Amino acid sequence: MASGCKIGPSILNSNLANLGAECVWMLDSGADSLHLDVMDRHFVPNITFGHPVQLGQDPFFDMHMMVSRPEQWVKPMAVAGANQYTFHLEATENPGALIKDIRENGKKVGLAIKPGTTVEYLAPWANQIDMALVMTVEPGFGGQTFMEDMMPKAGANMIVSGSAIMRSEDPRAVINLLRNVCSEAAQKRSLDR
Ligand SMILES: O=C(CO)[C@H](O)[C@H](O)COP(=O)(O)O
Repeated sequence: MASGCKIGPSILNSNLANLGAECVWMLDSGADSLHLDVMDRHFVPNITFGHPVQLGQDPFFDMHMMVSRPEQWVKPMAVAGANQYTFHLEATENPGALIKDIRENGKKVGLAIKPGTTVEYLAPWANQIDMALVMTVEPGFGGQTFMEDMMPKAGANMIVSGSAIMRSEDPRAVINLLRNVCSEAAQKRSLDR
């Protein structure tokens, strides 16, 4: 069960002027995928980058779209090389149409909820998505305090973590720790059932 939990470092708090090298560093440290936070100021009080970031074939890039109109970026992100398009349930009135569009562009689908949104809103879409992202901070900035009261929302088999990994002197050790703790918790959950 050791490989049961995947770790996707968020590069939000990395050195964006050296993004390529930072990504390679994370992959060399054992990351399973990379998590890119795309933001606009209509959805969060911050701004990052958009589809001009060219991603290439490898590795697996999950684009976490913290934007107000996620519909408009599906095609540009697909062309840029995104593998998964993760949008916010709070940002769209028609999640079904957006899921369909992402699929038609050949990409995996992630569905994210803010801390204030309960998992019941995710449930109707569970069979149509590849990943549910339950946020444990308010979207907008890396390095915030983890909201422990989010823990009852879901067991996790994939962890997105930014600062703890990127700012560590030993990212591999942090990735291994996260993977092991998460995998052990998943194993315990399955035994408890
Ligand atoms: O979605 C995000 C912020 O909106 C970040 O990806 C997430 O917070 C991870 O970064 P960190 O571990 O530094 O908080």
